[in-house]
Amino acid sequence: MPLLTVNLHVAGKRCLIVGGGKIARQKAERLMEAGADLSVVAPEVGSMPKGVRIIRGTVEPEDLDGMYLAIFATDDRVLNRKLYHLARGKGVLSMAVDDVDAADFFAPAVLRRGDLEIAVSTCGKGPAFSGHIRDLIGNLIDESYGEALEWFARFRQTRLKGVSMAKRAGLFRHLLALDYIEYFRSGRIAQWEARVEAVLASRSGETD
Ligand SMILES: C[C@@]1(CC(=O)O)c2cc3[nH]c(cc4nc(cc5[nH]c(cc(n2)[C@H]1CCC(=O)O)[C@@](C)(CC(=O)O)[C@@H]5CCC(=O)O)C(CC(=O)O)=C4CCC(=O)O)c(CCC(=O)O)c3CC(=O)O
Ligand SMILES: NC(=O)C1=CN([C@@H]2O[C@H](COP(=O)(O)OP(=O)(O)OC[C@H]3O[C@@H](n4cnc5c(N)ncnc54)[C@H](O)[C@@H]3O)[C@@H](O)[C@H]2O)C=CC1
Repeated sequence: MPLLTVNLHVAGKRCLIVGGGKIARQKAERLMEAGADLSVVAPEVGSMPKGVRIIRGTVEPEDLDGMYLAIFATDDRVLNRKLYHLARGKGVLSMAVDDVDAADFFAPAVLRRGDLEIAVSTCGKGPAFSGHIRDLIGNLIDESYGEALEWFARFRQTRLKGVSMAKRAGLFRHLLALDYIEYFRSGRIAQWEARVEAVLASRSGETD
């Protein structure tokens, strides 16, 4: 069955990882990048990103209280599954890293170009395949796309403020069909802006 694809805001929200090994660290890195208020509980905790609250000891059911999200990354499959069901009962969004049937969500493979985020999932069927597809897309979508996004976002906020949605949509379709990325790749932003001005002038008589 297809999954609902969303991008979660976790900044400042209490999150928990149970387990302190390699996989726990990988998951912790992603949560910290997104600004989570993260605690990690395990008897042995390896290196963790800066800012993680480390609780040394075995997990207790109360550790889940008040959590927004929890990830169970111990090397004990039975425990991870048990924690998932416990967390569900407490209404905590959660996942066992070793059991696709004990998860409210899966982590996709992610490609970032500034605020451009491309997430790849296989609905749990092939995590390494997700990474492979992310790398293929990465060869096509270089850093210039992140810069282009910043430009378009600024343009939208400044020049298109107050312009109707229908008009904005039409204009974006027009601009995005141009070879805009070549301007960003070669740093010819002034030339790109001149071209946009010409497009705006040519469309200025249009009504909604
Ligand atoms: C369901 C899911 C839950 C979750 O973790 O979110 C899950 C589950 C499991 N992964 C396992 C193994 C591996 N996982 C990776 C890598 C990644 N795993 C990621 C996500 C996910 N993994 C979610 C589904 C994502 C989707 O829908 O595609 C990625 C995309 C993102 C990330 O981790 O952030 C990241 C790659 C990104 C990158 O390259 O950057 C590798 C490859 C490697 O390490 O190089 C291997 C070894 C090869 C193999 O087994 O395929 C096992 C078996 C464990 C065992 O047997 O012991 C399970 C459990 C099971 O399948 O039952
Ligand atoms: N989802 C994914 O992307 C992947 C998942 N895995 C799975 O992830 C699991 C963890 O792998 P690693 O991090 O490499 O294992 P690891 O052996 O490095 O770490 C296990 C951690 O669990 C902790 N732990 C054990 N019992 C605990 C308890 N009662 N309470 C709290 N913490 C406890 C240990 O102290 C240790 O820190 C494995 O079972 C593996 O199957 C493996 C690869 C990828």
